[in-house]
Amino acid sequence: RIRRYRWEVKYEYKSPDCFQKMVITINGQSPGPTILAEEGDTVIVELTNSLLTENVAIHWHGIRQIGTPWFDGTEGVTQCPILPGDTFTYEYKVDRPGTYLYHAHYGMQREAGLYGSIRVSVARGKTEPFSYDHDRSIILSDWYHNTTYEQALGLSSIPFDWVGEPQSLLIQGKGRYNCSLVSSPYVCNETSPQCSPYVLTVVQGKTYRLRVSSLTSLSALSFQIEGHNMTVVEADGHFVEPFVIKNLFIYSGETYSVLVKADQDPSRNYWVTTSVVSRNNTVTPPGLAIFNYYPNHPKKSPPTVPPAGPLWNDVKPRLNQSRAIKAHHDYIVPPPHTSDRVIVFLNTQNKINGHVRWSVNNVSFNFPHTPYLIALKENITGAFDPTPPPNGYDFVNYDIYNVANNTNATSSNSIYRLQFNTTVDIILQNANTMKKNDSETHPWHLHGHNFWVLGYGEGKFDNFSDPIKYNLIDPIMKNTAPVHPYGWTALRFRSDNPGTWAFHCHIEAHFYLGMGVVFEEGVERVGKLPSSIMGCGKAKGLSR
Ligand SMILES: O=C1O[C@H]([C@@H](O)CO)C(O)=C1O
Repeated sequence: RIRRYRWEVKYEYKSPDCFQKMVITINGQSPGPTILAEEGDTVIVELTNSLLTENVAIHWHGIRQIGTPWFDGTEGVTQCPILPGDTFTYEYKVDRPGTYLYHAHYGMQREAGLYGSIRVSVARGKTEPFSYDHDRSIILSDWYHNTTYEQALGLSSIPFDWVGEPQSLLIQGKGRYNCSLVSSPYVCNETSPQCSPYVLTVVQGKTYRLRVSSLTSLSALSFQIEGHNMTVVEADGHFVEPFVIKNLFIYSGETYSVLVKADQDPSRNYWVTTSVVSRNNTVTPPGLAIFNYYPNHPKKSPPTVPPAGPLWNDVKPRLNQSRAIKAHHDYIVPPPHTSDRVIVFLNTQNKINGHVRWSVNNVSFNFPHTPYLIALKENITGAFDPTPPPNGYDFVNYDIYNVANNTNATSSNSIYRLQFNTTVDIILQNANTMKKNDSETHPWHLHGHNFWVLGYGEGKFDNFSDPIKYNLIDPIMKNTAPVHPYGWTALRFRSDNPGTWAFHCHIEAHFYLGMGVVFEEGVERVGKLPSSIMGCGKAKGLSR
């Protein structure tokens, strides 16, 4: 079946946390409309760019785009940007059931609220390995009061002007800022209905599937429902061997389904809270929503103080949760037992000509002006640097626990060209930033594929002793996985989807500062490119 959507993207003043800011909406909403489809359906989105002076592109996060790599929505990689006034039609198949996302993939536009959920139900006649009475989608995000332009300009400037910690956390687009901190000319109104808390109404005895996802710009989060356990059943569109948690750690770009039974005292409401972990954030208050037992009033505050989240700097429980996520025993897709190529990605913060940047293997990613997919498929030479980027780093001499002796890096728009239909291992290696005793969490997202998560480790990955410990029995498949502070993460995937695919840190500012790479595989097998993706750089003459 075909699911057709017509979207108008534009700026509007909105107050999702009571503070008025320029928000990018879809048909007047942020989060935008939820895409509802069934496994095997074709989704068509006709997007009209009504931003006054700004381009746009939308990525369908978690959808592999098999046969349609040109509709992945990654500006600079798979398409030219959509110009103001233009209507661009995305058309792709949703071939797997699960919880996915969509969001802007141009500059730092996601920060302005341009995102939403994609919910793909199982094909009729098929079942899921769990049951529930109701199904709800909740996007978690962090929220800044300045604009995407102010942020991007600050990050590109000398001196470096870091985006800092967010002003608030939003649960399904709703948060609360303390308006007494605001002076004119800014508008902040704590009685605005736009910032009334999100309410999840439940009926005693029923089980709820909550599709919880994160599209934070920066923050790693913990999510919890006061007094209620959660059972994790899905991660990034893959069924999980169920396990019970009190709080869910979730990184930007991840999606989970948890089952929650409304089994507590129904005479009151409970807090739903989300709070920042992994950064020493003393300024952003927790995000609050209400778990409302029918028939209590949905706006009635719970009688308790909202429970505090976990300690921000305790890595252990986060590592434990990452390791606990395994494929459901009836849905194991066994990974190949060996790989054809291993690429190690050292994650570092660097300086380039006085600018703060992020790099992998000391190379900071720069976008070319002509999208890779078009340059490669149409044999346009000179569109990007053809030298292959480095396959690893100086394992013997690099000290991941300290600030590098030489923090300088280089920048490049070169890409990793993978042999088609091979097995590729990626080792994400974390390290110290340019600050003493500081290593951050980076959620890495791969376009066009799901990867097997073979393992998470502490310290420096060792090519001799660590691969023996890989989980080759029941690893979960995901599209986004964290590398924990001073740790490593081992991923495996098949280069079986012809196209050009970004792989990057999902922290908006980090990718903007170069923390990403692009893979090419089987580009010679890509079908005829639609002319709608052309019209920029050296692709211009080709839009016929
Ligand atoms: O990219 C970043 O820059 C800052 C800080 O390291 C320098 O101000 C920070 O916390 C980041 O994640």
